[in-house]
Amino acid sequence: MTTTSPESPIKLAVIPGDGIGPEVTDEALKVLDAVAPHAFAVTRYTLGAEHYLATGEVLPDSVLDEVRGQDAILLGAIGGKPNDPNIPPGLLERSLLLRLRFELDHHVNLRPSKLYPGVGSPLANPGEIDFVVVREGTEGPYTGNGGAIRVGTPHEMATEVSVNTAYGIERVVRDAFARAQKRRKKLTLVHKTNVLVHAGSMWWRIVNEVATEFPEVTVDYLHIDAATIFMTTDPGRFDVIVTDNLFGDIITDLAAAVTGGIGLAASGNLNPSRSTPSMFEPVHGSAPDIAGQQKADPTAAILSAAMLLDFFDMSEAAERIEKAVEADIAERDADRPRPTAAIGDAIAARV
Ligand SMILES: NC(=O)C1=CN([C@@H]2O[C@H](COP(=O)(O)OP(=O)(O)OC[C@H]3O[C@@H](n4cnc5c(N)ncnc54)[C@H](O)[C@@H]3O)[C@@H](O)[C@H]2O)C=CC1
Ligand SMILES: CC(C)CC(=O)C(=O)O
Ligand SMILES: [Mg+2]
Repeated sequence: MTTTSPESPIKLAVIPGDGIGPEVTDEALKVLDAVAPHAFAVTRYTLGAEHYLATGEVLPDSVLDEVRGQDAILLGAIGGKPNDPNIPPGLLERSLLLRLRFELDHHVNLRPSKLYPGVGSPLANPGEIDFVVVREGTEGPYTGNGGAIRVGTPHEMATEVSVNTAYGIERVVRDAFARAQKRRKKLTLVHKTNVLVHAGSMWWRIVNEVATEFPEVTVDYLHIDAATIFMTTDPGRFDVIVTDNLFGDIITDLAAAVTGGIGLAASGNLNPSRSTPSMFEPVHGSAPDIAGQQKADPTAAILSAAMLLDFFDMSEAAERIEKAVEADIAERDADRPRPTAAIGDAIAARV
């Protein structure tokens, strides 16, 4: 489906994907349409588990090329039912979701975490929580570098090699410092330098090198295991966290949990140079356990749409969404959950 508007609209590829992906994406589009009508020319792409099962296609090169020609991507979630015997493990995650991130050079995976007023946190004394995780998005153990030998024998061996390049680290570290400079001027590197010494030394060295260009930013370091402690005992200590692809994936689910749940956590897979379309998506996955039941919270997808607006310098519209979300959240009653579409309607009405 393509919707055009007379004033050079932003070309938006929408990939609803699997499970709750289409449900939450519909609500994000509803809110975008309310806050910025005619700002987007939407093209929907049917990709994901169902499409693979029906056609055997994951992400044809021709579709990738088309998507590359768009200005931005809004994605729901990718991933089929757990252990579906008809889908090879990781096929959709690797050959669709990660392929988009890698081919489109989404090296800054930006994941903000904020505890909105009135949101229940599982922490007894959460205090004020407002930090962003800058997760490296194109390297680490997610590159598919590895393999298995002697499969099925008692001597089977598997490796997943973490790829870390000075180029890849430096550009994401520089981005994180720039964000810290504009925020509360504190950057925390999260890694595991005590064990992953080769990659860890490079991350630590590059952080310290780039730090000389940002003398106002205080640098902190935490091992990933200790970072999970502080994220639950003292999350207010964080301003900007920079970390690798795997640690960033894990710690942002934890960050979502401490700030009221995965249904509120938004993200942007950014190529700050804008030479390719950046991709905005909730942190969560396809949630097969609640799919098709209108139980999903679309707030994460809606806030991801706000990040998209912000990326295109439509900050006033982005703020209107954030304010509408904040107001909606403040009135939520955990004992009376609303259907996905009703939450989208309420937020769209407020913007
Ligand atoms: N970016 C993406 O497309 C991602 C895809 N996945 C894929 O999604 C599938 C399911 O993965 P899981 O590990 O179960 O993670 P998940 O994030 O889909 O679900 C974890 C738990 O959170 C709940 N949940 C998630 N989103 C929610 C929402 N908006 N509202 C309310 N509850 C919500 C689910 O019901 C489930 O209990 C897998 O195939 C996985 O590979 C996982 C994470 C990210
Ligand atoms: C499914 C993975 C490839 C992605 C993921 O969990 C994430 O980006 O948070
Ligand atoms: Mg994840």
